[in-house]
This record gives sequence, structure tokens and C-alpha cells, in this order.
Amino acid sequence: MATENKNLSQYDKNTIPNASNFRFGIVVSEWNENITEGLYQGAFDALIDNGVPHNSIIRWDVPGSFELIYGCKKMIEQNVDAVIAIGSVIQGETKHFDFVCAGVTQGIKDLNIITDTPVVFCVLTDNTMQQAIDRSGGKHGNKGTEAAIAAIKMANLKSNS
Ligand SMILES: Nc1c(NC[C@H](O)[C@H](O)[C@H](O)CO)[nH]c(=O)[nH]c1=O
Ligand SMILES: CC(=O)[C@@H](O)COP(=O)(O)O
Repeated sequence: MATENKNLSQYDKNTIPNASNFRFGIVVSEWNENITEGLYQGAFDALIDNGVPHNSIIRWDVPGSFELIYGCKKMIEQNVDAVIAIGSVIQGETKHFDFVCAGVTQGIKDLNIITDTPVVFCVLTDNTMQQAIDRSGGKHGNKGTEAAIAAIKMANLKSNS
């Protein structure tokens, strides 16, 4: 199912585990900050809406999506129950988009393998700014909300396994 066929912000609170005892780290890329700030707000609001205390959410900023890898690796050392990596990569004139997207995807995948802390992939990889706007609080909802719900579910899975 493509994003255009679902709303990224919709969730059923009855299906969300109790998150009041979990701690979350959120690492936010500064590139395309008009997008990443919207993603962060969606994630933050969803965590609070599901009972996470404000002081159980740690936010760090990094320069770009490629730096999310190192930022998340260090965030894991803060003994959080899950990490959300927030970025927005938008196609430019060159192949750099391909390498940044592949690099951050593989790096976050590796963290999920190498460490015992779930790292949720909230990195938009869009062809245009409008696509990014549509997915960070626009007509398709907010990927940050979706990522927060995933983080709660993965923190719960970790705590029960
Ligand atoms: N073009 C975008 C970038 N590029 C920067 C890289 O992520 C990285 O910070 C740089 O290569 C230094 O290591 N980053 C984004 O997050 N979004 C872009 O559209
Ligand atoms: C994803 C990128 O690095 C890209 O936006 C940079 O733009 P360009 O390919 O025109 O240098």
C-alpha cells in the first residue's frame, strides 16, 4: 500500500501498549528543517498522547540525515527504550540523494542488528519538497506520528522479550 492510500497520522489507541514507563530518544536532522520539525512535532505529540512523560523524551539534533547514524548510536547509550531517527532527504541535481538515502538506511538497519535498542526509521526520501510536506503533517498525515507509534510498539516488544 502506498502512502497515498493511508493516513500516516491515524492510530487506534486501543492497540497501543502502555508507554508511560518507557524513555525515548529522538535524533533530528537539521537539513530541510521545515520538514524535520514537522516530523518531530508529530512524533512528540503522539508520544505524549500515549502517556509518555515529557521528561522521558530526549531530543538531539544532527547536521544531516547521514549523521543520524552516529547520533542514534550515541543516543542508544542514554539507556532509552527506543530511538526515532528523523530526517528529510530530497532529490537534487546529482546522485548524492541515492548515496545519502542508501547510507542512512543501511546505517540505521545496522544499529537494529548490532545493538539491542530499536531504532525507528523516520527518514523521508522524496522526489520533491511537496511530497515531503504532504508526509510531515500535510494531506497524507505525519510520518513522525507513525514513527512514534512504531517506537512504542518496539519498546514494548523489547521489554517483553
Ligand atoms: N541533501 C541532503 C542532505 N545532505 C547532507 C548529508 O546528510 C550529510 O549531512 C553531509 O553529506 C555531511 O556528511 N541531508 C539531508 O538530510 N537531506 C538532504 O536533502
Ligand atoms: C540529497 C542531497 O544531497 C541533495 O539534495 C543535494 O543536492 P544536489 O544533488 O543538487 O547537490
